Amino acid sequence: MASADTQPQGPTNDITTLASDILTLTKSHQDGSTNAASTAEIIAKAKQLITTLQTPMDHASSLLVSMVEPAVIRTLIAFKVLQTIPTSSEDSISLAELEQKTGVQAALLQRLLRVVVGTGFITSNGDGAYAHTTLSAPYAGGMIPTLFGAIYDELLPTLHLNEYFATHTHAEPDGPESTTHNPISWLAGEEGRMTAFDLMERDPARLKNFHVLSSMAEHWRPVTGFYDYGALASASTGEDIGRVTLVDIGGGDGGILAKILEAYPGLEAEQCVLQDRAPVIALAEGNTSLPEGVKKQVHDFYHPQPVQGAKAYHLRAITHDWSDSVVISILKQIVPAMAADSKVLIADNVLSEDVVGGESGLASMMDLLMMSMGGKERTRKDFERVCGEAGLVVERIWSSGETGERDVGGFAVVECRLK
Ligand SMILES: C[S@@+](CC[C@H](N)C(=O)[O-])C[C@H]1O[C@@H](n2cnc3c(N)ncnc32)[C@H](O)[C@@H]1O
Repeated sequence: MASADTQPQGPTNDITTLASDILTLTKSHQDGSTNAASTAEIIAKAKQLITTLQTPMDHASSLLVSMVEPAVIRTLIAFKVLQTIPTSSEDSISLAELEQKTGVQAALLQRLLRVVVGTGFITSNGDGAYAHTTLSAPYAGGMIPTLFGAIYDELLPTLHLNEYFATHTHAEPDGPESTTHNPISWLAGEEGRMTAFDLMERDPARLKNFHVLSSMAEHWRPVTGFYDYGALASASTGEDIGRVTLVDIGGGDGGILAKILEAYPGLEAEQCVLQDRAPVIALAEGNTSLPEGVKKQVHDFYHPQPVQGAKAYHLRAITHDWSDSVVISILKQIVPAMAADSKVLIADNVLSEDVVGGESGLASMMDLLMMSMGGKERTRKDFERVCGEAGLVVERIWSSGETGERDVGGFAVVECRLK
């Protein structure tokens, strides 16, 4: 057992100091001298204050409520309740009217709404009328309900990690085994036979939804603004004319390539190639956001890369889907196609080496979610190792959260060249 002087030295847990820190930070917030980082600092201190005040049983109770709240929100989206509550801040809606408009029994609605009124997500005037808060109003339409619903549906079933590890000993079995020996394949009763992507492709609606989601998830995985894809185009002169600029390997329905082309008009659609498995390329054929000139190519990244000498081979949200040995074999298929100046651009989370430095909760959560399909998030050292084994050198990490080359837990482009 750790003695008092071997206890980790955490931030202060003195409630008066924490409350006074919050007050100071809040004052400058109100003065308008604020930004996303200072807001995050206030939230971090407020959370610290809560965990300091909570008893272990309070904490356990709040975990239980946090488990139920997303399930209720998901159901309220499915019942179109959040879409039916008026969004104007003065308006509310009675339970009877909600029942009449959604066709869902009032008693059931009331039980669901009680949970989210309790958490403060929705407000109630006490007379059986409900209104949106600033947090719930965006669920009335647009991107958030779709995004939330799809993430919930895809990922929730995979979180039965305790059940999986009751009969499995490794999160990352050696070799290609990990692609079909993982919680998703196991839960579907297809362990040893199907990968998570095989399973998704059995259901066209689910496949389509996944790709819409993947292109929309910019809040967590920004596409542009931190790596200059435009610079790839600048050398398109002389012998580079006609050379392929960007190959988006496992590029999904093309939504990401469309965003890159829109943000960097210097890139020519005709010099870009989108590659993926056949059912996904079929989806891309119907993606009207993708400029016509882009070449769409069915390609399995376990086979040799057919586009020779492109300026860059882009793998976005690919390496975190797979174990080390699988990523090494995917990269090894690209290396022989590269010209001396070709780059491999890996866009994925880069975890910090040392969580004490402050890990982004999102990146470490994604790491566990990726475990469900046999993948993982990686640190800079992890990327250096797997890239090195494939014959590549990590030249620079372009972080979406930081400028410079600090190790941060967050989304980044890992730029590699041939060894
Ligand atoms: C997480 S999605 C990322 C899609 C896109 N790059 C993005 O950032 O939104 C992973 C992609 O890898 C593709 N994929 C999986 N196995 C593949 C394979 N063997 N060959 C080519 N693509 C594959 C999937 O179809 C899917 O489009």
